[in-house]
Amino acid sequence: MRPRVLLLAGLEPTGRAGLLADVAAVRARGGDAVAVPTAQTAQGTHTFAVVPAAPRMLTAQVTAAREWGPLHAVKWGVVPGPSQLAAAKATLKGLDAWWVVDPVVRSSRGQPLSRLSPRHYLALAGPRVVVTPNLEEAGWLLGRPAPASVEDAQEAAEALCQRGFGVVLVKGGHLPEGQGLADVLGLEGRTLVMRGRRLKRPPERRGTGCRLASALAAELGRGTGPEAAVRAAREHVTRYLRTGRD
Ligand SMILES: Cc1ncc(COP(=O)(O)O)c(N)n1
Repeated sequence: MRPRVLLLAGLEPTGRAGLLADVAAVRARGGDAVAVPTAQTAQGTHTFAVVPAAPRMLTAQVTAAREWGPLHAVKWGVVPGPSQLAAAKATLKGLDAWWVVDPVVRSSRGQPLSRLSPRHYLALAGPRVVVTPNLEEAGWLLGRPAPASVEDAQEAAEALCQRGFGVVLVKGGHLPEGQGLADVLGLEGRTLVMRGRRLKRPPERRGTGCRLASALAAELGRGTGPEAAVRAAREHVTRYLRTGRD
């Protein structure tokens, strides 16, 4: 089965991160991508700009895509503000599909990409909603300091499950040296520590969070169970970090 995945994300024209990275990951996983830009961005070494999409256009693009066929999964990347969030949510009402929510509010260089608050993200929770925060985002969502150990990350995953997310993946790529590298998966009332090896990455290999969430959405859309889908998505990102290709 070829999953058709809706990507709601910011357009970063070089494709290092954002919507074009999402499209590459979905296609590499054998899916069809429906790419709806929630914002235009420019992210250079000295240049930075974000212009949110017109909510009416977002509604029209998602509606038009649904007229052509079913959506099997939705990946939420950058949502610049409440009006884009409301437009997308209203248009997806009644859709029976997995959602993967990547709560990215800042670029890895620290630039602001969204005005959403934790409460906006927590309102997206549901049994078929996966949230994929990194450590900083997990702390931000819960209103507490960022997890600094694997145990803290497990607690954060449990707390986010309790807030109603069916699946939580806390990405531990920035755990302190000595903690090793581990992602924590929370689902069905338990947490699973998924160890990994720290890979050196050239600075242009960005958008790992985008790729992880998109590959995960493609797998879930195909009908892969959450745990196997997370494993496949992690392998996708490891391969991307090694090779620079999806
Ligand atoms: C449009 C957009 N979406 C997501 C990211 C996060 O990616 P990264 O963490 O690599 O900066 C980004 N920089 N820009």
